[in-house]
Amino acid sequence: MSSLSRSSFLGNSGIGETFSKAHGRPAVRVRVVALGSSNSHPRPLKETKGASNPTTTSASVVTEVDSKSAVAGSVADVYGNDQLVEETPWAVSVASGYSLLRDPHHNKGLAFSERERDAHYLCGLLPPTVASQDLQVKKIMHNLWQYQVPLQKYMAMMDLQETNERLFYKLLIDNVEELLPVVYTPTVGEACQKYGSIFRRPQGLFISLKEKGKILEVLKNWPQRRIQVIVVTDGERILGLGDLGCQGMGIPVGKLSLYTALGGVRPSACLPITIDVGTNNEKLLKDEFYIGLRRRRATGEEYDELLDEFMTAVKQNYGEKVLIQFEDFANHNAFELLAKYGTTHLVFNDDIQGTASVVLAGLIAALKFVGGTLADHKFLFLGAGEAGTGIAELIAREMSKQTNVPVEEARKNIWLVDSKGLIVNSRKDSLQHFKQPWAHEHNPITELVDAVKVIKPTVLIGTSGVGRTFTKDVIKAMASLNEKPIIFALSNPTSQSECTAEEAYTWSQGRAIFASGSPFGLVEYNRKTFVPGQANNAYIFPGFGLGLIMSGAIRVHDEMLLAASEALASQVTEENFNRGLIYPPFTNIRKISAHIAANVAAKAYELGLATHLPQPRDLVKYAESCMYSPTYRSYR
Ligand SMILES: O=C([O-])CC(=O)C(=O)O
Ligand SMILES: [Mg+2]
Repeated sequence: MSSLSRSSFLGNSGIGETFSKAHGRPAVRVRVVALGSSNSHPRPLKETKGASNPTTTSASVVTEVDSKSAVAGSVADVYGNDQLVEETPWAVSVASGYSLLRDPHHNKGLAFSERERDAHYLCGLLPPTVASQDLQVKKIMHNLWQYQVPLQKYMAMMDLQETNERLFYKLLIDNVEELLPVVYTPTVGEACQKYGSIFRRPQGLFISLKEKGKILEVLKNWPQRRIQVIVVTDGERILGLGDLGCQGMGIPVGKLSLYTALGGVRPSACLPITIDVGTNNEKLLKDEFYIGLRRRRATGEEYDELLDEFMTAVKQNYGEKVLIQFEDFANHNAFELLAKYGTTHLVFNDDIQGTASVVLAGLIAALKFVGGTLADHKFLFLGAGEAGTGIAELIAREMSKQTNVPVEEARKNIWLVDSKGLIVNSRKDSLQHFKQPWAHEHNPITELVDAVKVIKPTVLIGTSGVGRTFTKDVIKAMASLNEKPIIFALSNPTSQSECTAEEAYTWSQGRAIFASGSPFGLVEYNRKTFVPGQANNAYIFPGFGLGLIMSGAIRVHDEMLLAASEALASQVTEENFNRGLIYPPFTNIRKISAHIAANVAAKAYELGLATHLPQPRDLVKYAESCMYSPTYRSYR
């Protein structure tokens, strides 16, 4: 067997078709690339058959191996496989032997079979036992339970992602309810706060002001070429924790793990990016372990130019159909970036649009318990930033769609309170533009509790980023006005939640319909068990992104957000409702994501924004067929 053929992994699904078998061994398609070429002008790749190179680490061969490239359905380019040319300036090689065990994309640890160990120079490098992937999952769960501190679990999970990617995803998918709070909110918040200290290996691209003028080259340094989703932050508003600068990287990394685990987008198509323009966090600037630029944030032209170069480079490098998800930007930049690039790029702001979509879905479901239509309800928000105004606008649009009243009219049922009090007409001139549509005629009110008493909302939504602001008085006021007050405390992580689940149920005598952004456990009150909902955009963005990718959408449209909400709400079963749930459990999230993806894709086709033609007949089945599976592949 040629050594190179030993170093290629031919899966048992799809990709085997790309290769032919010769003499009982795989003939490997190999691309030869010249090393040492400059970043900006990689020499062209040449295709050859067979080749030789022993255990490759920095060898000059590129083996064309990709996961699950053949998917059912008639639509081409699901995974961007029609982008043929690899353009990384350096060679990618698939290793065998010692290097194989250190390659997170292909390592299987003890799960390598005897045959694989023999064929891939692994004999002696592993202890004799061969373990199944299921046993590996069981063992790691067992290990994770030994850790008392959530951050230790987080670090163990990150280590696993860095050593055995498929096992990481199998673990996460099989134990999603238990592990979501570890890789995602609330623990990811703490991880970002301490990122400098726990940092071991970079997990995404860092683009700082130092890279100005060469962002395209930086993108080319990333090993994967066929990127489908980028989650990007500038770290200025990490969850409700504020400016964490470069340490915000934990967020894109966490979000993209969910893209794969919850939405089935393959990991190699996901690219986490942090844009470092400095930080105004004095504590970090003084922290000797801080990993970012030690300067105050760039603003104005300097900021805009860097972002513009970034957006242009992304499109140039990855094409029109790469999804760019903006995450945890501060309000002033978030709205502007979305407006500026919404017409030229496939962009989605998770905090404005994803959160809106998940909350609308929860409200649609909650109305089953409370009765009435959206238009019969009155909404009061604490917090008028990205999430608050984003949710408010989507509710107004859905209301307008349902009742045929103009959206301006629908907005009148929705009131917002910010740090200065109720948003009213007399404040209009001093309001940021995204708050202005919510300025209604009313006397000024400064305190939330007074606003509740006067406005008399049926739904109270917290998006302030400030913890414990739904006080006992506020919840009691809601409960005295409504038989079943709807109370959503959406700020993340748990420390910033406007109230706890227990407070919401206790102070409303068990009458609240409650959901929060970060997870809370079951609450016992008056011998009854309450299951708080988790109104987190994690329900939406993975399926939403998959829907965009599988339809080849080139722009995001608000109608797609409504389509995602409706799909999510429709996944709440009668059985869920009987248990008091307004969101389906995360256990079924892949099925839910497939439905969301299908509805979003259907909307993209309907709006003429889809480019993958013809439209598959059964979009749900098609979405499922596109999903990445973390099961190990057999290596011949
Ligand atoms: O990350 C989360 O849990 C939800 C979110 O987008 C945020 O709070 O910014
Ligand atoms: Mg966010």
